[in-house]
Amino acid sequence: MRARGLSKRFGSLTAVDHLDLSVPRAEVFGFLGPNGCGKSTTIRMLCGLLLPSEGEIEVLGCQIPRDAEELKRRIGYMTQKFSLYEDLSVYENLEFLATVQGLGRREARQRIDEVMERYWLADRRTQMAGTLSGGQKQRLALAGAVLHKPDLLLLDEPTSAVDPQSRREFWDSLFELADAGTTLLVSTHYMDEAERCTRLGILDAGRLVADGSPQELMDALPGHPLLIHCAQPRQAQRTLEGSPDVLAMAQIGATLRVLCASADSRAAIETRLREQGIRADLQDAPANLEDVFVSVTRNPVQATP
Ligand SMILES: Nc1ncnc2c1ncn2[C@@H]1O[C@H](COP(=O)(O)OP(=O)(O)OP(=O)(O)O)[C@@H](O)[C@H]1O
Repeated sequence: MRARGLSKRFGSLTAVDHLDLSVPRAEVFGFLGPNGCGKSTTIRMLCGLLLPSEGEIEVLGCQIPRDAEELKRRIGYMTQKFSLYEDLSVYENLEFLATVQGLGRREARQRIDEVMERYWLADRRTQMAGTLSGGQKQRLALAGAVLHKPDLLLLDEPTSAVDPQSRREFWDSLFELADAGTTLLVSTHYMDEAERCTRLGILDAGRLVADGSPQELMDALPGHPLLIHCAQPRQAQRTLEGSPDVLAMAQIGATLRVLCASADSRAAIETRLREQGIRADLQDAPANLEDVFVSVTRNPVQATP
């Protein structure tokens, strides 16, 4: 999947701004970014569902939008919102999707049985989709998206209403598909999910601000994470607010996690806290993806590491 100079404008709003993206086959590519940064809009353009204002897209050898109809038969698309029929049963929903995908009757029956078995839906066959739990609905949506064995699966925040255990099971299913050669592009707000991707793209205000494997992005983190253990983390946070040595802060329980601007910032922070009478224990911490996210999305002109 390749996009060059991809832009989408809605009136005066530029939702996607000259995006270059390239995703090789069988990759699990994670798409991250703050709310409204243009992830869904990009995914919809890559699927051929939305016309770009500018730019070129090639997906599975198809030129988009020219070959959008051909592409639709080879991809699966799953949105964050449950988009199946609530008043049809599990089986009926899959039967309907099989018809839409153009599967013959015998093949449809066989594939429906296969996906119901694989996604633990066989005992829910006659249950109305609207009465399924959040996790079961997502499994049904995934089953429907892969009925026709697509080469590429695009998933837009597929686990937004799913508990942690079900999210793990869902991701196991995604890796199973990747092992079988399916390329996956998944947008998510969960850092534990982002960590599982083979590669990540982080969008901010419609622009790609970081692109690489989770480890590469953490290695290229411009700041230095620091843990501050003290009796008054809120007071410590107020003391450090606005300091040029601090890129970002977050209280985690009784600890303050600070993303420092440079390796030299630690001494300045220590001094500042001491001057305010705050006794604190400072400890360097390994970078995580949340640090990467916070540091690259706070400044839209940040260069790709
Ligand atoms: N059809 C539309 N008409 C006008 N504006 C739109 C349309 N679709 C999206 N937008 C705007 O484009 C911007 C990007 O939206 P998009 O849904 O792509 O963001 P997102 O990164 O997927 O957000 P989230 O993480 O909240 O799902 C937003 O400001 C949104 O309001």
